[in-house]
Amino acid sequence: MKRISEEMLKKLEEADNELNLYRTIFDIIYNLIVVVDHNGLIRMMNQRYCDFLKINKKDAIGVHVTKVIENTRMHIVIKTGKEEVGDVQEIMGNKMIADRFPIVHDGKVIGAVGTVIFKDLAELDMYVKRVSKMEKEIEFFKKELKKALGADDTFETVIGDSEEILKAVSLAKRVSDTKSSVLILGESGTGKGLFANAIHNASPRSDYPLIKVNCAAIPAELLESELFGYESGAFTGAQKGGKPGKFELAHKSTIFLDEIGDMPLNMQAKLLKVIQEKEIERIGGVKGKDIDIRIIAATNQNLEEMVKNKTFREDLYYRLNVIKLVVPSLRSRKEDVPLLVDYIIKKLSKEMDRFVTEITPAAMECLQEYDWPGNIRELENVIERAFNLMDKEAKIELKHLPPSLLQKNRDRSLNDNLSLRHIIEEVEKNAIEKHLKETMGNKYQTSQRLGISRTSLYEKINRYQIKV
Ligand SMILES: Nc1ncnc2c1ncn2[C@@H]1O[C@H](COP(=O)(O)OP(=O)(O)OP(=O)(O)O)[C@@H](O)[C@H]1O
Repeated sequence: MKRISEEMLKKLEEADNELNLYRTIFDIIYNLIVVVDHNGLIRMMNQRYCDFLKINKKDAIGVHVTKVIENTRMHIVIKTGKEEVGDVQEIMGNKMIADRFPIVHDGKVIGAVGTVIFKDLAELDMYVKRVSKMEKEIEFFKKELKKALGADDTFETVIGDSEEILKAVSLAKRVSDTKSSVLILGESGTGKGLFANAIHNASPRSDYPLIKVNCAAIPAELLESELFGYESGAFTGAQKGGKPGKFELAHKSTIFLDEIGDMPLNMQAKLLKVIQEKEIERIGGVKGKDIDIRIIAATNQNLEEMVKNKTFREDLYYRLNVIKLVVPSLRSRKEDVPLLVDYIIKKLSKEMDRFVTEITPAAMECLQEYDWPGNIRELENVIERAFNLMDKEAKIELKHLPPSLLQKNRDRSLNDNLSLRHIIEEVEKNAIEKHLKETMGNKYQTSQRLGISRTSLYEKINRYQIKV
């Protein structure tokens, strides 16, 4: 008895598998297929047909075929019992080729099956083109979204050709392919986030989005639910249906833990557990979930010092510090300032729809002399500020730079002949422009006001390419 029921069970299972296989074939086959019973009610319709008619399968099943498909003759085939092959049928403005076959059982027509294909390849081609256009559009929007989120950074967007930055880029490129944790160290605004994005985008995980967590920006009491997520009803106010945490969202991708030095000690212990066990458990959850993540952490704090002071766990430090990437300060690679300035000017011109092309030698020199405690972020801010102060000029001049920056450079510049010459030239140019404007372009009055001869004024207007 037991053996018989086991055999039956096995047969049932086989039949079930076979049925599932047919269902799958039915849905993936290119033709549009419909099956009706002897009353003309739809019994089956494959997914492609539903998609083509833009209807839900459940709304079609059980409905008379004439109410769902235009110009159908399926109900007629049931009556005549005669197959119709190669009939032209118009559906939703498309000329289609329809084949209809009666289903005969024990000499009786019990239903019919119909298939439909596009009449000519040109029409099919049109659909393929339409779909591929839509795919391209989706791709475009995906890219734009990445750009808007600042997630499209690659190693090409890391500007600079100083030895320090090239060394950092070369190490970062080498480790992109691996799954090893990376600890990015560097002062604020040096580009740690940029490097994290570039590493992720060059890695085999780049099909999935980089998941960012700023450990300093999230209050300590919320960090756990942000990282681990929670189950429904885990605590008062928990979202119905629960919420996945950043670790879960980063499955198969990379998680970027920015400002890791600000992670509270209790969370450090939990992070360590995730790294060791490769498993996470939502708050209020009962069982763990395997996760496959790569960790990139960054900080501008001295973690070694924090380990000594016991404010950062030593074991976690070693787990994160598999590859240490130090991003150099701008101060240590001032030779990169002109390249960066040029890059930022172009970027901002595009973003702000402005026509700024250059910077005067004196202003550039001033930027190169400065120490940049806020690094590239500060440089970006200084240039953006200049853009906002500029009238119609196409060049950034000394007068567009913040007074604090000019002040800091003044003493140093006085000892430097080249700088002094540039500064004098720029002051001269500004003064000429100002007086020309005030005298409405009158050169005689301008030369009088400035106490120079008219010949000298003309010579200077030419030299500084002042538009009169
Ligand atoms: N080498 C570089 N080339 C071009 N742009 C850069 C470079 N480095 C940094 N930037 C730009 O400077 C800004 C600051 O960079 P980012 O946010 O990556 O710095 P950070 O070190 O992560 O700062 P923080 O420590 O404050 O989080 C960003 O707009 C970034 O695109």
